[in-house]
Amino acid sequence: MNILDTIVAKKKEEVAARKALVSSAELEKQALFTRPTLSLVQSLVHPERTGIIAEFKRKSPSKGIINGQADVVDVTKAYTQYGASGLSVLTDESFFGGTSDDLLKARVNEIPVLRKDFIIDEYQITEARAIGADVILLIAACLTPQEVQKLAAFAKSLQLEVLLEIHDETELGHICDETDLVGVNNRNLKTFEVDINTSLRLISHMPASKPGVAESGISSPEAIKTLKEAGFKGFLIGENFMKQPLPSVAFADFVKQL
Ligand SMILES: O=P(O)(O)OC[C@@H](O)[C@@H](O)c1c[nH]c2ccccc12
Repeated sequence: MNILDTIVAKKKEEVAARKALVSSAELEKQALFTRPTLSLVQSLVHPERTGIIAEFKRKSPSKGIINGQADVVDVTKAYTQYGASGLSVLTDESFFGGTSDDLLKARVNEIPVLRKDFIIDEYQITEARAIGADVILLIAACLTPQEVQKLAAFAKSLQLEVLLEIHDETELGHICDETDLVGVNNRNLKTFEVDINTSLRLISHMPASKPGVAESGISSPEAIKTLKEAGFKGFLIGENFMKQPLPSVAFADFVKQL
């Protein structure tokens, strides 16, 4: 089994358990459920922002612990202050050490927040809305094109934007009208190797009408320049900042060099 299959199998169990505890109807009653959402599509091209979607990630299957002590509010406030276009917050606990509470805390910031998780069920989208997310991630590698369309349509009905993640040519067929942004994951999920050429290779096949987001393995301002020239509007960066004792300072320094 590859890592994604392992994660999805666990996710199914976790979602079933949470559903038994809290119904969708109860989630819909939570205060944040009806707040107006923010648009990542618009924020990516805001002239005073950098296009960076800065990610809060404590650990990962490929790296183990990345940062065991960073505070989600301190870090995301700094990301926002220094020009991030959006925030990505891991809410998967078992493999990435994230929680829904992390996302709820990141909500103090007035830029779009992406729920970074492995979404396989509408219930998780209702949860995303209830904890204050603006955008959800759908991963082509763990969904059929029909599932993507159905989940994305459901997200749109809750005023959430949808970032569809692909990682090779075979997944281009998962892109549909209901998806707002197309992300290319530069990380090979079998080997964990990262190569930004994956993004550079795929962009010419992606619809120009949907902002492209290059994801993973971005560690230099030069890489952003290259990706921007190729047409990418968004740059999803986690580890490069989170691996530093002070992700906030690392982010501020990085932005100065853009
Ligand atoms: O830490 P990096 O290499 O900058 O990568 C960030 C982000 O792209 C990565 O965390 C990611 C991309 N797609 C995912 C899907 C699930 C969990 C995590 C991810």
